[in-house]
Amino acid sequence: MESPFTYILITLFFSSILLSIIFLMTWQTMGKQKYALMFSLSFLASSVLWANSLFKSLFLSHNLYWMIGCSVSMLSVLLGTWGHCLRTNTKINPATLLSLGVFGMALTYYFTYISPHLGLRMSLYLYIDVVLLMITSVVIIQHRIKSRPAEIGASALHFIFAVCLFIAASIALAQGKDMDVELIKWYAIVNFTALPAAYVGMSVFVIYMLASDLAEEMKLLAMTDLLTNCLNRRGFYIQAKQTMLELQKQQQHVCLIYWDIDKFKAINDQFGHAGGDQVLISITQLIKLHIKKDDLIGRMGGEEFVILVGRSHYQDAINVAERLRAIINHTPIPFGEQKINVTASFGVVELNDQNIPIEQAIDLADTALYQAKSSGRNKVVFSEPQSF
Ligand SMILES: Nc1nc2c(ncn2[C@@H]2O[C@H](COP(=O)(O)OP(=O)(O)OP(=O)(O)O)[C@@H](O)[C@H]2O)c(=O)[nH]1
Repeated sequence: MESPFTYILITLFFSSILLSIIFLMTWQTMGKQKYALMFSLSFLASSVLWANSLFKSLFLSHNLYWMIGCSVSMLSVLLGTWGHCLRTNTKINPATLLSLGVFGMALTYYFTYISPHLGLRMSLYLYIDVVLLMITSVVIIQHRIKSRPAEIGASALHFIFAVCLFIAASIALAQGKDMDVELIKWYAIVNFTALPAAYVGMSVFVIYMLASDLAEEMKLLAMTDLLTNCLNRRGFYIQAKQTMLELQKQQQHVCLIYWDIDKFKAINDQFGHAGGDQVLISITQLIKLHIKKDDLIGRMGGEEFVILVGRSHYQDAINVAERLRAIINHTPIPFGEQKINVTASFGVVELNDQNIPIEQAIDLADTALYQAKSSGRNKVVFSEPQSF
């Protein structure tokens, strides 16, 4: 009958192999994102770690077994940290991570071969793993202002895993130079109870986090117009409701601008559909350069667009449309060797103190736009207050 620890090691070995395969498949399905590959390699390194412990008795030299175990343990944590930095675009020099690993190995080598000290040999590399796991926990939670539940869980589990490792390392260190049977017993208990649970929990949360990344990407895709990269009609309605409330709460002056490229059919007829598409792309890029990052721009269909702006001063808010009209009027769009002159008409509704839903605001701005069109185009028309 094998020891229960052997069965735990076998379970951990197969779990790590499975996790490595899952992340490899994720890497394939998520457009070969480098971080998913890092996670796959990290779990592969873990499986080598568990296999190393399983076949411990086959090693002629215990020190060699120990050095291999420490290297793959640190490699696994290093790859995980690196992966999380890549996912969150956290600037970290891979050389810094690598030197931490080399430093840990050098210390372990020193206290294994040169000046044997059991406590230091067993604990120092684990303390470095703890530092790396803590860094990862912070990297995950700092990624965005409002973390998603999966990120909070993944960050918390990295922290818990780090705490478990810290406890194991401290028990190991407390032994001092030579083995203490009582402490080794406690070390094994932490190693084979709390650590596997935290390890599996951490892995599951990382999978959940990547699944939520994918769901978020799909949601964004369903709300985006692929030609111009603006929000589509559905996306604009969803986002605008939220943004309008936030801007009004901040006592900003909010304007809704409905605009439409003039005689777009004629542009298509003269320059072809590709020329028309180029105008749509270039005009929206131009507009984005001249509005604030937090202003919302959506494509309502064809050559019709809508912008929600919030400004601290009333005059600034209502000036936005006139400024954009003039910019479009004075910026010919390059198309191959040619230049396409474009104008646009604008309808504006000022939303302050008017508790009207976004759908109604769009209708009002559309009516003002219609007036701009019928009174000669290349104009801005404001919706009359009495129309509310
Ligand atoms: N190139 C291109 N054309 C599009 C796209 N979507 C709609 N259109 C064309 O846009 C044109 C819109 O024409 P109209 O609604 O008559 O408007 P207009 O010619 O701009 O005239 P006014 O709005 O009255 O100034 C149609 O010919 C559509 O085929 C698109 O994604 N790409």
